[in-house]
Amino acid sequence: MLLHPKAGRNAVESLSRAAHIWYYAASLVIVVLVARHVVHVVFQGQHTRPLEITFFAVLAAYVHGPLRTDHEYYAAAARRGLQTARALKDNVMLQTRRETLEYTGNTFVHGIFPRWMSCITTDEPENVKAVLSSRFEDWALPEMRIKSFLPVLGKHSIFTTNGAEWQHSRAILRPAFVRDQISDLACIDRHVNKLIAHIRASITATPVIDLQALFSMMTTDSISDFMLGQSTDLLGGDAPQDSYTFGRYFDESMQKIAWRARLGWLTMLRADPELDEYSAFMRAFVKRFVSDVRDKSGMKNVDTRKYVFLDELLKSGESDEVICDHLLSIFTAGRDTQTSVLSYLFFELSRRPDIVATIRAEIKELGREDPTWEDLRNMKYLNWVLKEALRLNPPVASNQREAVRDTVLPVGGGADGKAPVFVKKGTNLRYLPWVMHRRKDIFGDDADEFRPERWEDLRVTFEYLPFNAGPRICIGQQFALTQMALITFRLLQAFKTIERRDDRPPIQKLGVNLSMLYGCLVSLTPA
Ligand code: HEM
Repeated sequence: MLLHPKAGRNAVESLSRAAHIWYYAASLVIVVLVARHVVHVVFQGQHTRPLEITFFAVLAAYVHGPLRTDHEYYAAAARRGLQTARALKDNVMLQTRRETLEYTGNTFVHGIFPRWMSCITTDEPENVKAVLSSRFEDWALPEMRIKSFLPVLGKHSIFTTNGAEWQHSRAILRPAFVRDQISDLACIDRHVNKLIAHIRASITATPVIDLQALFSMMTTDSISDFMLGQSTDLLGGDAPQDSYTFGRYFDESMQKIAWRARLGWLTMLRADPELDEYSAFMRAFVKRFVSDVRDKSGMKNVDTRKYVFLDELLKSGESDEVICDHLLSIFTAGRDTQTSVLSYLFFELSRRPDIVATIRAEIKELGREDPTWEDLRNMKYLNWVLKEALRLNPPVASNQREAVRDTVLPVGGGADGKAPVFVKKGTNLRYLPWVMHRRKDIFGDDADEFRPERWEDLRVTFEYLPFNAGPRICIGQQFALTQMALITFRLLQAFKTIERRDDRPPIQKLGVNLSMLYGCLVSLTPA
């Protein structure tokens, strides 16, 4: 494989002899514990002692060899594992990856534990283009990522399938997004108005509000309304307990999924009954709506004229189980992504009164209280602001694919890092929109600054990928952009200032989507 000369420079570093012995002993203990667990799971507690002993003996013999001869590699892997865990704990993972890429060049190849697996990390637009578009057929969602989402989204989800099954899911979902433009403005408007009423009502008693928490409630309400025809109505204040439980279980599940995705095959060693309980609840919650809509006579208080995603979905003729997989997937795709962008955007606005004033001037200039879909699309400055928020904090900050056949990346190899890189089937590739969007050689020396004006003459293709690209590009891109534009419009119509009320440094937490670790604490002044 052709490598950039600096690639893997710090991959194997010498360790003291004592560290090797400790590492070796610890590895053996882990192997024995893992093997015990596997035997227990496979034989479900049956009387298995002779079998267990044979299994341990074979496994120990198998693992002992590579560990002894390769202990430097495994010790370095363990050390890097600890560094990664620390970076995750301190929420500096993205920054760490950025520094690594700046040091190694824009593409580097490294081994991942166990040794026979290798991984490529890149923030190179040319390479990302090959993976997502020009050589799309050579890449798929990694098996481990699919496994981590499976308990919540099911096996028919657009996020847990590849190849023909994925094409089928996409073909079912796509038509449901065609006529979103008109009716969805009315849907999101209902919920943003509830948000504004909620803030106004609570503003005297609680002047400091966490916008992130409120955006999360609002997106739960608006997506359930759009999808199911009935809102969870968390912002309405008197939602049934089930709605709150659904929202809470959803949050918890996303956190668990993020951990499962990180731990990879290790997650298979431990069952997670809590996650199973959350999934069962969420599935039952959504299924009730499916049954209701199948039997229209059972529906109460439903405006039959409005567009409901589930109605469209049912036209596919799929079973309830498949429909539930799709609904939970759209929930996953649409809720936390928009919450993430809006929370970060309003955090920026809370320290940039100049930007608030410019958007408010643009709203005034429009001269209309109720913007149309076209109005929103044509508001130049408002759209720059959204693009800039998506550049600096794309909710899907890091993403992965796996090579399903031997293939080639256009750049990253050779002495100057410009030669192609051969990629063996099974190689994992991590690409980092968050890092790519902050490359100074692409976006300029002020790449880390929030400067909407840069979009005046910035033309981007694969350097800017908040919604991904190629055949798996986000289906909800236009839907999300319109909704976020309307939410920002309405909030800045209703409130004239936004002030930051938190002295702690803003920290982005890396989960399935980025979120703000301490929320978005602000105070708002009504207009
Ligand atoms: C700011 C908001 C959003 C962002 C930044 C975003 C970003 C993304 C990204 C990066 C992907 C690619 C994931 C991958 O292939 O690994 C994706 C896929 C997808 N998104 Fe979005 N998304 C947003 C909102 C939405 C909304 C509101 C919906 C629907 C209501 C939606 C539906 C989907 C679907 C169905 C896919 C799967 C596409 C496929 O695999 O073929 N997204 N999105």
